[in-house]
Amino acid sequence: MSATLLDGKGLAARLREELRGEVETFTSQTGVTPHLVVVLVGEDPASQVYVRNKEKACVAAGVKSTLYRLSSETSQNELLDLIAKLNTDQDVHGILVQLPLPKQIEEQAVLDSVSPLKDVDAFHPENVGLLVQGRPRFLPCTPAGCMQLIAEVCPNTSGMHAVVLGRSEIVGKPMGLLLIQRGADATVTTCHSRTRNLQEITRQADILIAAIGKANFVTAEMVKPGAIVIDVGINRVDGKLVGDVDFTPVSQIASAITPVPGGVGPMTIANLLKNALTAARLQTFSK
Ligand SMILES: NC(=O)C1=CN([C@@H]2O[C@H](COP(=O)(O)OP(=O)(O)OC[C@H]3O[C@@H](n4cnc5c(N)ncnc54)[C@H](OP(=O)(O)O)[C@@H]3O)[C@@H](O)[C@H]2O)C=CC1
Ligand SMILES: Nc1nc(=O)c2c([nH]1)NC[C@@H]1CN(c3ccc(C(=O)N[C@@H](CCC(=O)O)C(=O)O)cc3)C=[N+]21
Ligand SMILES: [Mg+2]
Repeated sequence: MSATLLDGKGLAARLREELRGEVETFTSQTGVTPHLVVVLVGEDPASQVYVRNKEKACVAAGVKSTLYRLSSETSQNELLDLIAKLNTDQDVHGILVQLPLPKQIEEQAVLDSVSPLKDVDAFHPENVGLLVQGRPRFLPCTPAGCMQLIAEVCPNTSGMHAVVLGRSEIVGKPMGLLLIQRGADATVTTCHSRTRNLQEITRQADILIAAIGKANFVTAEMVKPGAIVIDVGINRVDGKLVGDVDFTPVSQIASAITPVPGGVGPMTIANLLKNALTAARLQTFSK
């Protein structure tokens, strides 16, 4: 078997185009241009890529974007002060603090400090809570992108067994939540570094989502024939970008698979823009 390639780059471009129209309508009706602020502390290379792609996408969609580039020496209080200022700035609708943060900064304290109405990553406990309860304010960007990619080949996931590799707050956990939502109705198994007999579990997956951060971790033996394989991983090997899935052999077994690059990454950005518009709407229509 040879898998269908799930073209995230193409799908994301269509979503961004759709969004461009929505932003245009919103701006012409309200006079408000959605404004996303990204805060990058230090020089994490993966974040650099993300920030670059995001800026281009914002401009094309009619979303204003501002980047605050802070030195890796920035203190937690300096960062909290900046966020406090952005929280009350009427001209700013969305705030994204790039992760990871340098060691001297406590990530949770910073994420908790972002106004929940401006929290385009959906990291704030209030937004996580709303998602857990099935009434999300913002959809988590990367997991939402994975759902959209799955829908391309599998519009009905009811009763399917989805196995998520990884339990991070940014990908693994919210991914499981979206998959078990009413409407998606998958049966979810979440795996992590302490999971026993991993291969036995992954081989049961109708949908396998890899979000581990280890190049080529998912091998063909771990995949059930015909499975849908979503590769969230972004790893650099010899200067080249690769996912968590050993792409060539797995693509011979899966029914559908996302490439890296060109799969989940562009979808994350499209959903971020969507959340920036949602944030602008929330702040414009609640005043
Ligand atoms: N394409 C995109 O848009 C995005 C891509 N990414 C990429 O996705 C990957 C994952 O990111 P993120 O979730 O932030 O990573 P984290 O490092 O926060 O989480 C990795 C998860 O994988 C688990 N894990 C590690 N080793 C194993 C193993 N041998 N077997 C089973 N589980 C294991 C960890 O388990 P434990 O909890 O026990 O430590 C952890 O839950 C990275 O490559 C990242 O760059 C991230 C965000 C967006
Ligand atoms: N607060 C926060 N929110 C995030 O969503 C977040 C973060 N921090 N920290 C870093 C990770 C990683 N991430 C990526 C998103 C898109 C691409 C992306 O656009 N990838 C493209 C292009 C890659 C390239 O050209 O090099 C692709 O896969 O095709 C990559 C990585 C978001 N993250
Ligand atoms: Mg830290």
